[in-house]
Amino acid sequence: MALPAGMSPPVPGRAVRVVVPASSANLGPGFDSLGLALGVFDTYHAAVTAEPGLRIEVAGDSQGVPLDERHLVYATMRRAWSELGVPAPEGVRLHCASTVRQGRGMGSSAAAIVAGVAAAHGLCFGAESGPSRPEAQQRPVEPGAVPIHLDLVNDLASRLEGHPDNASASVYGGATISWIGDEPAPPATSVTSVTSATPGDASPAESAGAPAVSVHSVRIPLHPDVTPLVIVPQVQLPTATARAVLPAQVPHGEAALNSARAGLLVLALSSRPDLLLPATREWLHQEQRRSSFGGAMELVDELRAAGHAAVISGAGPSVLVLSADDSALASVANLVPHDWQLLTPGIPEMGVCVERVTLGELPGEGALPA
Ligand SMILES: Nc1ncnc2c1ncn2[C@@H]1O[C@H](COP(=O)(O)OP(=O)(O)O)[C@@H](O)[C@H]1O
Ligand SMILES: N[C@@H](CCOP(=O)(O)O)C(=O)O
Repeated sequence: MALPAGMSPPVPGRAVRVVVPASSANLGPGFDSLGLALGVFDTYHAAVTAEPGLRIEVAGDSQGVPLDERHLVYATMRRAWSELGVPAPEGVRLHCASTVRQGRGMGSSAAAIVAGVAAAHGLCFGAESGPSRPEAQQRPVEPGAVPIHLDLVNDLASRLEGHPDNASASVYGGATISWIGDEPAPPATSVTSVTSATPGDASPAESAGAPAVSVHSVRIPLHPDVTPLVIVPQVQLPTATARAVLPAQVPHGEAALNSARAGLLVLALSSRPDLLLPATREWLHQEQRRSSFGGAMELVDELRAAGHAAVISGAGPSVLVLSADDSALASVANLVPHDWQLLTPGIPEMGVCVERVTLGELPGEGALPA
């Protein structure tokens, strides 16, 4: 791929700060297509250093992830540079402050991949790239914001993750619907063995000179009352494990039932939240994974019987309730099992943000960013 306008190979001295939200995918019937950004964030600092070598620091618990070339964010950065046709810099420093809990169905791997692509692209913009171009960032930009091209980030991150629902919500914020374009798609290769439009704008933004993308996502305008409640268990379920139990085919009649609810859900999210309960029923993945979820499907059943629009969040095992009523929180809280955690994260309006920083602004080893 030719480097898009304004981008140049990363050189020592460039550094960026990347903030990316978590996400809840599927929302019931929108399997692999609907996503909702959650107000829980990972923050990364990435820099190109004159000193060769890779240095990865993790604030807090590294949660068992490898702190070398296999690290999901760094492996993604290398893949993104390769796709852009620029050599990976010899010296890289990466600082990770992650709060998105892993393996819970809150899109931690997608957030890490989005951050990696955004950091790699962000490091291809120097101060000499001039002022930010809002048409590339597709949103109002603050001074210091790096004008990464969100559609390119979304396309590569979605292909690397293997499904676009989480990645698109982490890229654009809000609620998103994604589809695979009819043009020939580049291969969807996973980066590592570690893990297997503008708001309200209904058209994919296409900036002048931007290469074609194969994954397309648009924002769904959200009714202001729609609020996510996320109920998180102690146990993890790797997404790859949950995907492995899905059948290769579904009966035509069930696909038809599901497509009606998926269409209804877009309407319910945007203007008819009173329809969220019927609109979140689905036929493609939750029952098929019931035995993998621990007790999560039983909690979904209980919440739905009490009138709440409850679904499995992503590939589980967390449970998402889409509420449009202030009284729902207390009622849901009463049903939360002992040792599960109830979160009220809100829905961030913005997705991934990349900001230029100086090397001196990088957090010190082991320290949290200011
Ligand atoms: N911030 C991160 N840094 C490095 N690796 C990560 C990070 N977040 C997630 N991962 C990797 O992704 C895995 C979880 O991905 P996955 O099974 O898809 O669950 P989730 O539903 O949280 O996305 C983790 O076990 C880890 O290997
Ligand atoms: N559509 C995917 C969503 C996976 O989400 P995650 O947050 O569990 O990674 C699926 O259902 O497999």
